[in-house]
Amino acid sequence: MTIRRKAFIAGAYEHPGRELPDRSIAQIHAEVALGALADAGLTLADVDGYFTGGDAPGLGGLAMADYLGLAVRYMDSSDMGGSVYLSHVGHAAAAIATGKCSVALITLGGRPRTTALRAPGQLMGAPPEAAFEPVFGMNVSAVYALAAARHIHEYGTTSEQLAEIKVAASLHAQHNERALLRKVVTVEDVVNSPMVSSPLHRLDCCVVTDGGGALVLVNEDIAKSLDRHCVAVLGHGEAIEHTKGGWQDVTVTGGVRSGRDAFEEAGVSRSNIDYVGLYDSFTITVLLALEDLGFCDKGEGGKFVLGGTLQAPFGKLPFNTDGGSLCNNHPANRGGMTKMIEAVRQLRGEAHSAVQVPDCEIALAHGTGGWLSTRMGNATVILGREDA
Ligand SMILES: CC(=O)SCCNC(=O)CCNC(=O)[C@H](O)C(C)(C)COP(=O)(O)OP(=O)(O)OC[C@H]1O[C@@H](n2cnc3c(N)ncnc32)[C@H](O)[C@@H]1OP(=O)(O)O
Repeated sequence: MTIRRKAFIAGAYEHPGRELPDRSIAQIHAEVALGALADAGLTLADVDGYFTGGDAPGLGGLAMADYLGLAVRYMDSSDMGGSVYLSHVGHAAAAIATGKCSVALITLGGRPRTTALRAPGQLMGAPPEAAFEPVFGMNVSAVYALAAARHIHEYGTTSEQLAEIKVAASLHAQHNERALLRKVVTVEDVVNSPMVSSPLHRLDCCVVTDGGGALVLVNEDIAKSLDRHCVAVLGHGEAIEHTKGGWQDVTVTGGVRSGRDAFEEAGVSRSNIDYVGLYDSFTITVLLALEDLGFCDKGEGGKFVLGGTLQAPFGKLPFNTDGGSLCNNHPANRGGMTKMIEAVRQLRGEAHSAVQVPDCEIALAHGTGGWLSTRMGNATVILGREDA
């Protein structure tokens, strides 16, 4: 059983706000739901499957289904942090492929920027180990700093190489009028910015924003009936890994497994990928993903990103053309959603003209999720352009 070309993304919508002090989280979910459904040419009444992550208020999916007035026959409110909205695309496609639903709505909404959840280390709900690790300074940036430090030690990666990733994101963000940070930065800007958690500087980090996004997936018959350019889901993989209580190599992520499974299901190779949306909580997150997804060998990421590799439109592997979470937005700390939305724009030819990848036919979106390790929850989705 495969989900390859069984489900199609018909609607995608990104909330335009970056600071939303006057909205409730439920309102943000509702606004993006209506936006994505309008994009698809559908309504709430058409939805029979609903997916949302741990950012939804109250009883999560149940509360939001009630708030939105949905009557669905399939629901999933599992959470995988930064990778959840990629895993939900895979889950929704599987539900559609098996006939459990025909129109799946996926919503994300949150307000970490205008709430007390702004400080690093307070970005998500307290995990079981909170009493033992974050209180000693082991917050999210410190975890990724461990991975960066190990990568530097093991492979000779430099801060300047990591900075190239932020530079590429900022070159893209300058064209996005909604991006929180639109200033183009240099390698020197990044390495001279204040240290947050050595070796990660402020400019190695993602932004913290309010906002949200939504996707609508449909089955093939509905996709054909819609007056909208749909995008096919070709493959999906996810990897949840146990990390505690033993030695682990923090430079290796679950992307090794999730990527392998997604490529296998999609039946495409790395050289077929025209665009990548990579979860970018920190510059090191992107570098590890590039290696673990197989775009370069382990340890070679620092060299791989040199020379404008990630820069759209003509780099070897253009990434995060909306500016990503490093510059644009990171709503509810679950940046996988925006990686999907920009990948859909690229495949529809609807990205900003300055960063639209020519003849973009196959895109990959990848999420890294987790609190205290880069290995915990990873999800990869491969999408293909459908010629309408
Ligand atoms: C699974 C996962 O990986 S979850 C990911 C979790 N996400 C995170 O951990 C978020 C990481 N980011 C952060 O914690 C914060 O954005 C920080 C620490 C980098 C910066 O926070 P602060 O130091 O409080 O910055 P503050 O908001 O006060 O802004 C100070 C300046 O830095 C700038 N700035 C803030 N964040 C960033 C950033 N990420 N990149 C570049 N500039 C930034 C601001 O624009 C501001 O500039 P100005 O003085 O010219 O106006």
